[in-house]
Parts: sequence; C-alpha cells; structure tokens
Amino acid sequence: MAAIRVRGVSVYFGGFQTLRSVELEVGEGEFLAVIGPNGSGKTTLLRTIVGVLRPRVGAVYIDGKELQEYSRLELARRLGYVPQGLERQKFLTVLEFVLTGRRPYISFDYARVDYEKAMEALRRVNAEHLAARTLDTLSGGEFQRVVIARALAGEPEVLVLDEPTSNLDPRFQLEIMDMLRGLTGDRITVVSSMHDLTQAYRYADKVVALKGGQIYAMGRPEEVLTEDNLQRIYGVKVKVFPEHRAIILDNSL
Ligand SMILES: Nc1ncnc2c1ncn2[C@@H]1O[C@H](COP(=O)(O)OP(=O)(O)OP(=O)(O)O)[C@@H](O)[C@H]1O
Repeated sequence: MAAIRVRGVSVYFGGFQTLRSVELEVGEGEFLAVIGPNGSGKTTLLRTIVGVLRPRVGAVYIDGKELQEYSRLELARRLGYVPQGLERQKFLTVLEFVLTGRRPYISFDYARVDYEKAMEALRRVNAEHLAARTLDTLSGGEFQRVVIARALAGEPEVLVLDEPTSNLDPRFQLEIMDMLRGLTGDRITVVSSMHDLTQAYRYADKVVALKGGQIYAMGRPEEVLTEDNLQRIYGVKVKVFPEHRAIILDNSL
C-alpha cells in the first residue's frame, strides 16, 4: 500500500505555468479530494501524480521512492488512473475493455484469474450486467462506471480519479463515492478531483483547494470548505451547513 508525497512541483506548458510549487502529502488509505475552479490545475496535478506529466521542478514520491525510479510495469501495478473524457474504443466489449486493466499482470494471455478480477471490478461498480455489451452502446454514466472498473481490475494501491461522478445520476454518484470510501478501508489511497463540494465534505479525509495552479488551502474538509474560503476560491457565495455536512450555492443574497 502506498502514501504519496508531492514536493515543490511546478508544471509548465510552454511558457505557461500550470502548477506552482505544489507541496502535499496523502497518507496510505487516505481519501484526498482536489477541488478548485475550472482551469485551476486539478487535472494537471492528477496527471503529474500518476506520472503522465513530468514536472519541470520538484518530484512525486510513492512510498518514499521517486516516480521516475519505478519501472513502468511497477507503476502500472501500483497506480490506477481514471481520466476524464476517455475516448471509447467502440468495438471492444465491456469485459474486453475492463480486462485491459489486468495488462500489468499478464505475461502471455489473460488467465482465469484476470477474468475473475475483471468481473469482480464490474460488480463493484454495479455494471456486471453490461459485460457483453460493446462500449459504443453504453450511456455516458455506464461508460464512466466501466472506466472505473478497469482501474479497479488492476488492484491499484493508489487510485487517482478525475471527476469520477460527473456523468452519474444521484444514486450512482453515491454508490461510487461509497465504493471509493470503502477502498480506503482496504488501505488503498484515493485521490479524486471533484466539483461537488458536499461530496468532498462528506467523503474526503483531506481536501486540497487549488486556485491559479497554487494550493490555496489544504486540510480537513471542515477547515478548507468554509464559506470564506469558497467565496475567495470560486468567487461565488456559498452556504455551508456543518450539521448536515452540506454546501449549496447561495444566490439568494
Ligand atoms: N496540454 C496543455 N497545453 C497547454 N495548456 C494546458 C494543457 N493542459 C492544461 N493546460 C492549461 O493548464 C491550466 C490547468 O488545466 P487543468 O486541466 O489542470 O485544470 P482543471 O482544474 O482540471 O480544470 P477543469 O475543472 O476545467 O477540468 C488551464 O489553463 C489549461 O488551459
């Protein structure tokens, strides 16, 4: 199982700086929610944590070892990534697609255990019944759950998700968030970006709020998700109901 440390990370696209000296730690089995306005650097941070992007300055450590020092295979086994807006390979079946999450473990061809793990992952996201369907026939929310299942099939120690519930109806939002929370009980470290502040409040152990590529606030949900902070971060008034652990936009004022 794994803890994550991001040390002094700055990421640039050409001359444009997207992350500025980001410094954070996530303990093993912790759930970190990454919040912030559109364009604040959430996806860039997640992609840096999984090694898709290499920071110009600073480094990411998993269990005390720098990302670059891991082999690709070892990283693929340890990390699961659920990106946003993944393109569908239309003619693959759901099961074939979820099986690709087992690639870091296979030497020649998928074995029985890989099929079992893939089906188990589909069950966890309540999509077992979709196994034989081709990806092009799925609704947006069904596809989203299947992408999560592919990451789970790889049995990652660290699961990184980019707005995993954005396409889901309320019931599936709760199911997926409960499932993610359950993973932390198995000591899996979860890092997820999200726009739903109530979900961040209810499910995360720790929240990091990005603004303009910098960490604006970080800490326990009740420390970070305050009316003052949120107004400064998003430029809108919100109302926080600590007794309900809920946050709403307050456009009545
Ligand atoms: N490949 C790229 N080339 C140039 N600029 C980029 C690239 N990727 C991201 N950016 C810029 O970096 C900034 C941060 O983008 P990022 O996708 O990390 O934001 P985000 O917080 O995830 O936003 P959203 O909530 O809209 O998904 C944005 O201004 C974006 O335009």
